[in-house]
Amino acid sequence: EKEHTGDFHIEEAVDWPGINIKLGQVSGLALDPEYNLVIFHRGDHVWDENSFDSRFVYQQRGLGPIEQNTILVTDPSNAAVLHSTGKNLFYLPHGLSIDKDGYYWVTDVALHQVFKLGAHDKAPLLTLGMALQPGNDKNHFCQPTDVAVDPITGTIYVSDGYCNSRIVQFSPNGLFIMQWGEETSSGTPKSGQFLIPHSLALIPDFAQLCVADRENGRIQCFRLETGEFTKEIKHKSFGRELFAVSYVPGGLLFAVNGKSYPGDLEPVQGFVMNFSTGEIIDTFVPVRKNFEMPHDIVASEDKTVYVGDAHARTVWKFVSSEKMEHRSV
Ligand SMILES: O=C(N[C@@H](O)C(=O)O)c1ccccc1
Repeated sequence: EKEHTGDFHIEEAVDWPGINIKLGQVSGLALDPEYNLVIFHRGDHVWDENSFDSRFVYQQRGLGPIEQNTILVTDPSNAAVLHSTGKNLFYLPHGLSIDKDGYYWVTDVALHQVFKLGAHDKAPLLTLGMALQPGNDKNHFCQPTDVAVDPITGTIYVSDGYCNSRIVQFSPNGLFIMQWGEETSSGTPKSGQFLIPHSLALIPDFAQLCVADRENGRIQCFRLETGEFTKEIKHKSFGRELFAVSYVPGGLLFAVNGKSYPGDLEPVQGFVMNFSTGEIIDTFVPVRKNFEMPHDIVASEDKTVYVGDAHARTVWKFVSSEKMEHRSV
């Protein structure tokens, strides 16, 4: 039975044609200031069990950087690719976010770096981390997963990462300010502990940063200025893994969980939550094809939601069904 209260429903926009070019593993989605859907994908590169050694050093440098354009700017209404960029820059794309000025902020888990890119630039404007060198000090990341930029202060937050368990805060021009978070010790995960901080959602209305604490199957939120823990959102229906979060001004939080393990009951699905109460308002799955590894989610004020899947290599569009009802004539 779908969990939802009130009359809020999200459904796949089945008339949306989808992206008409061959996508690689889709790792990141974001909306630019014109509400274009921007897609970060891996072209012909894949992240599999041979990609890294036991010390998280990337093993496939011989492939060279991805030759396809890894950043696609698409028209949200008809999925047409308006512009593409980002070739010969990345090895394993991961997170994508777009700041209020329209700059792209991306992470690459093979390079262990974070980049700021102009929408039409070939070379990064700012680079954080040392290429191909995993680490966990002020200028090394270990498979950093996402970036969020405070629209008011320009402060940069990096979720770091698969092989670290911290959030790192930088000044607008990339100087290390502070970090918080620690590895999850055994037993029940404590506040401020992470097991793959995987995706970030900055909540300007409440001056908080929410983190998809992936393998702990939960969302943790913190004060932007201090990193002080404010709350945890966790539901049985999340199952074991919570992959990505996205916030929409006005108070709705969107998320996607991980594929269910054999024998687990919780299906892979999207969630709509009330940020303030943490309650689930609705859940959703695609009609066409199935979620395999929904890897990022982005939502806009009009409750249009996009989900990108790193295994299905697909992007879906979902709309709130009130709109659907107006549509059926
Ligand atoms: O989680 C993994 N990948 C995804 O997050 C991703 O592709 O970003 C992964 C884990 C082990 C081996 C290979 C891939």
